Amino acid sequence: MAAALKSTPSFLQLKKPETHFLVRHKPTIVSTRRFAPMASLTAIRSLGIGETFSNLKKQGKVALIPYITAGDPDLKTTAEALKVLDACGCDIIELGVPYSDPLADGPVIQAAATRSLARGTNFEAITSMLKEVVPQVSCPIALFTYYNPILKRGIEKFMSTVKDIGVHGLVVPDVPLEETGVLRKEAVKNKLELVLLTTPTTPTERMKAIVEAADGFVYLVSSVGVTGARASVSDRVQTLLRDIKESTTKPVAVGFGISKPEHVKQVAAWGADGVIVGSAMVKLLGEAKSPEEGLKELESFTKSLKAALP
Ligand SMILES: O=P(O)(O)OC[C@@H](O)[C@@H](O)c1c[nH]c2ccccc12
Repeated sequence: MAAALKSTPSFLQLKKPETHFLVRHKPTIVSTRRFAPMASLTAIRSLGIGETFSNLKKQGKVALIPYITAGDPDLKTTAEALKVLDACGCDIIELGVPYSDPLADGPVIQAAATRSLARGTNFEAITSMLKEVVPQVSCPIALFTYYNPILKRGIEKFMSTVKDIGVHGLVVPDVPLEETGVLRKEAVKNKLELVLLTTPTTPTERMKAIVEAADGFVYLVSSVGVTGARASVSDRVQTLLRDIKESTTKPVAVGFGISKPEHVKQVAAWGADGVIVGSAMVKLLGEAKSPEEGLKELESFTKSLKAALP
């Protein structure tokens, strides 16, 4: 673990903590919910992540952003889970591509990745599932992958695949700001917005550079360390939100540790534009007695979080 930390600057390291989200818009023809009709064509265009946030802001609402691991317990259940989360009113969904060395993840998401990989889940299977499901889901989707799988496929190829399957976002937790230039270039070429991550230990100047470069929204990690449900959300988040919002009007979503309705309520009250919940969702889905059971628990848990948000 320590070796991994030395070689891959990530927000696990106190001095250079950040990660990157690339977001994308996609044309699609499905329900009218959350879509802006295009002037001439019948096709309607789904809202991107940035547009989703501005719509929510106009309504005085806060985005609910779940994370689940693709292929855990299986891809069929993942497809159903995406639809359940969308139907429960989630505003953006983070979908994790399982990886063998998820250094930014805690035990729950690490276990989910191990289970998924053991079942043989791979990028190709995930993209073909998404090709089917994305047109049935009205909220933007962010694909979550470590940097290595992108490099393995080639950044340009990976980006055009992401664009072609209509996925809206990309989470790359182990790429430091300095190495995102090529990702940014490909992002612009594919009409992608770039969302960046900042943490409690990101120095102010660096936070400002991240916020400046970010499109769509800024991901604020609530606490240093790895993902995982916490008993409470650090009240440092309140000052961190204030500091970030002093340097930008861009939306800020908070993640890490958020796992109860009172957490989402608190983070929203502190001024977050979105709340991100991962491990608590992954646990319900991946550790249930059956996929049906997991989907049922996911639905009621998500509804409880949604009800706690303005
Ligand atoms: O699991 P948590 O504590 O609820 O945190 C959200 C997190 O799961 C999700 O955004 C995510 C999953 N894996 C990551 C790795 C790095 C940054 C973020 C993530």
